[in-house]
Amino acid sequence: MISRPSGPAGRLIVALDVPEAARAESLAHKVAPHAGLVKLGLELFCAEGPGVLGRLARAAPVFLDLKLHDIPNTVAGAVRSLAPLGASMLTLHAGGGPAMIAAAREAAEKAGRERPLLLAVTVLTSMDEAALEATGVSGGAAAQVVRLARMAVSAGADGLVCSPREIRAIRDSLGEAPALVVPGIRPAGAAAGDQSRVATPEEAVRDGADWIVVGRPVSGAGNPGEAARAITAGLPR
Ligand SMILES: O=c1ccn([C@@H]2O[C@H](COP(=O)(O)O)[C@@H](O)[C@H]2O)c(=O)[nH]1
Repeated sequence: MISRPSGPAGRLIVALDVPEAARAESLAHKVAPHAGLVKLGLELFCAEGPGVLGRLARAAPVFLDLKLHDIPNTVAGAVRSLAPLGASMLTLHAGGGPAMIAAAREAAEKAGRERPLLLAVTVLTSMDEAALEATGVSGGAAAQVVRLARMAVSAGADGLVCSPREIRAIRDSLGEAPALVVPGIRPAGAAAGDQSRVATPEEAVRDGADWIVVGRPVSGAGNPGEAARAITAGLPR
């Protein structure tokens, strides 16, 4: 399994949220010297299919962010089908519950090759308190994130996806063991867009993120390679 970075180099994951493989590949090669991984998400995977993963992997290790969420048998089958692609990280929704997470872990272990880090997505970084309440969750994002994090790790997740606002609460509750992958990152002055629970790259790493995920502030920059370089250069040791 991919190991956690011990310093700034490799902490940045760049999200390649574009609809064409050629554009994603070009972006991946530009940012690779300054990033630990590139992230393949739903937009590109749905547009281009599984074959795009191998093309991106020529530039950098790939984080496959499909956020699996279904009954345990179906998620286990998806993990078996995805295993040969060789992703270094794979996401599933913590909200699928402990049996779903345990089934995914068992399927990943039986897949017979180096398995991806299994990351449970807690509460999407786009959700504010009102959106959470609309889904029936009261008591605030932090409490819900910590509740899901504890359950997911004890069911077999290797790590968690959370917003930068909950890193400290997770570390206080679960210590250093789970890998923390943190989107909702905005360099100072960058537009938040649809993200709600955000912080800067420096704040997230200082609070205990292992990896930070940045998409539009890099992919939409005039010079994505330079944008990625500047983020990594500004991270604390
Ligand atoms: O809670 C989550 C889980 C995943 N993401 C993904 O991260 C990137 C963020 O992109 P930006 O352009 O930097 O907002 C994107 O691919 C999401 O699917 C997340 O934002 N929040």
